[in-house]
Amino acid sequence: MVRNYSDFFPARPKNDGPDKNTSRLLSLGWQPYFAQQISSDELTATPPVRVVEVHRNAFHVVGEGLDEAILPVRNATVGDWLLLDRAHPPSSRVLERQSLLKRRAPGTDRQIQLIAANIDTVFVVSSCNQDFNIARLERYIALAFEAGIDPVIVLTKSDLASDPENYVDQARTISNSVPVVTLDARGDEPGLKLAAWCKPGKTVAFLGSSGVGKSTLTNALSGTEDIATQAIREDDAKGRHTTTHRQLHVVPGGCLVLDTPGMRELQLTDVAAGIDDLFSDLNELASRCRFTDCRHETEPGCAVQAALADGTLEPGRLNRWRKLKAEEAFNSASLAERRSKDRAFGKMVRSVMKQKKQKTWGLE
Ligand SMILES: Nc1nc2c(ncn2[C@@H]2O[C@H](COP(=O)(O)OP(=O)(O)OP(=O)(O)O)[C@@H](O)[C@H]2O)c(=O)[nH]1
Ligand SMILES: [Zn+2]
Repeated sequence: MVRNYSDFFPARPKNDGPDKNTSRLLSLGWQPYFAQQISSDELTATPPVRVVEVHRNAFHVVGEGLDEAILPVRNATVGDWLLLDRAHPPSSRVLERQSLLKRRAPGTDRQIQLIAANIDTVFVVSSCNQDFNIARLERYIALAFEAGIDPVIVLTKSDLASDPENYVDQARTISNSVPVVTLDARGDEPGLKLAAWCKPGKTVAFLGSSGVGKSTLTNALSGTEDIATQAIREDDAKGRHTTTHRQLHVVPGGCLVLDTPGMRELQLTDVAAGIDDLFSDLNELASRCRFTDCRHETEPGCAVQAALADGTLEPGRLNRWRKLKAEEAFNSASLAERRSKDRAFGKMVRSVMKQKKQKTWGLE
């Protein structure tokens, strides 16, 4: 199970000097935020390692002088920093995260799954063509805000659009705090235009629909042809071959690119806070309505309708806000319902057990 992954880590310099213990960690994304959570004794007893791949039966972790497969740690995900408990790896402590992306699982039980931790910047990718969709971009941005990650909008295929600036202008209306970059994903542009966020030790990820150029961008940043599509053949527990992708690529001399299948299936989950950040202007307007439960339809004294009327609020934006809020309410409600069902089921089990016990003890 243990493999040599050294080919996708930067070669260690020959004389790596006094800070060699931290240089490897820094290149893996170690930051003061993590360092301040542990004492120097802990640092020696339980060395920090980063989860670079998650498989059903194993985590691939890398740290200073460490590169191995361990048994999975509960409630940890790719990108997490662990304090490795060598005697019993599953008990390794998960360091507090700087950011966390999660999603609601498809299917009926709709559990929350952890997608990735400790991403610094997420590039929300769309192309300058029919894929371009403001509402979809907004969803991804809200998701990033909710996860605690800085989003950047990247508009690809500028070379194919007759008027890429038109797309940039539209994307800029989403939020003042989200930078917008347009580029041709093939060639040198990604390295140059995304350099501000792709610094050594920074972890970045790409979000966006199929075909917009995420793999092309990943390859461009990695400076190789096929890092994003390289697959590892691996035996699963039953001896079958499964193909998995490397999930956290350490770009030589550069950033870390996180590419997990889960990122490609993200949907909106529990993003109330992110929606509020993104639509803070609308929340501000709504707070000025005469009625606190204003539905912003025909109520007198509605500040939202007033803004629509005087042209300071664009109707499309109001509609998207309504849609996101409705979706979020639906998602949260189904989670709340599930929780209350779980509680009711637990109660029922307990009462049956109690009856059984009473019967066994002849109390009935
Ligand atoms: N002309 C042009 N083609 C591009 C650009 N970006 C990507 N492409 C092409 O678009 C196609 C899809 O790009 P990918 O990088 O595979 O897209 P993806 O987002 O990774 O798609 P999935 O893997 O399905 O999620 C490829 O043929 C790329 O060469 C661009 O900026 N300009
Ligand atoms: Zn109103």
